[in-house]
Amino acid sequence: MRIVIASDHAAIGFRRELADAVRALGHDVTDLGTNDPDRADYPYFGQQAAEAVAAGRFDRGILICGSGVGISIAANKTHGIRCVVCSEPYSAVLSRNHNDTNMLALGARVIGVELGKMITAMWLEAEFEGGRHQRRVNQLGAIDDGIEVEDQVDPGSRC
Ligand SMILES: O=C(CO)[C@H](O)[C@H](O)[C@H](O)COP(=O)(O)O
Repeated sequence: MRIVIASDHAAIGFRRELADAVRALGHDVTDLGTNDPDRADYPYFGQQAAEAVAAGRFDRGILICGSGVGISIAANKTHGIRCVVCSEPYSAVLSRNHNDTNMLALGARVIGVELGKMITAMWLEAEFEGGRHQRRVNQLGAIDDGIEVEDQVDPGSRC
């Protein structure tokens, strides 16, 4: 897959090591930086990467900041982006299976890079399951479009 990766100053070494690991998995990785160790503002890097994914120039995006939170918030403001921030593989995989996430955010001050590589590899492998989840992802898109989502249930599908 074509992958874009970006971070703020808090994750430069983490990002470079993760980018190499993703390349070793056979993906085509474009690194948007930052490469400046001075403090950088995460909204710029989150927006640059998110807009590139939303425009179709990349299949997926990976973002890293200190906690993963700020840069994921920035990415999720772009139309069509579903970015998950996580610190363990279960949420990362479920975010693909159920939410069709197209961006992953990690916190370099939260997890070690080896765990980051594991989470990323599992997120890249996991497939979207569609079905009832497609309806919900469509509803997320409707929210993006400013449309009010209706409360819906699957009759007879009580769990
Ligand atoms: O956005 C964040 C918090 O949600 C990131 O962790 C940033 O990397 C962090 O805020 C940067 O902090 P710093 O004190 O400027 O290094």
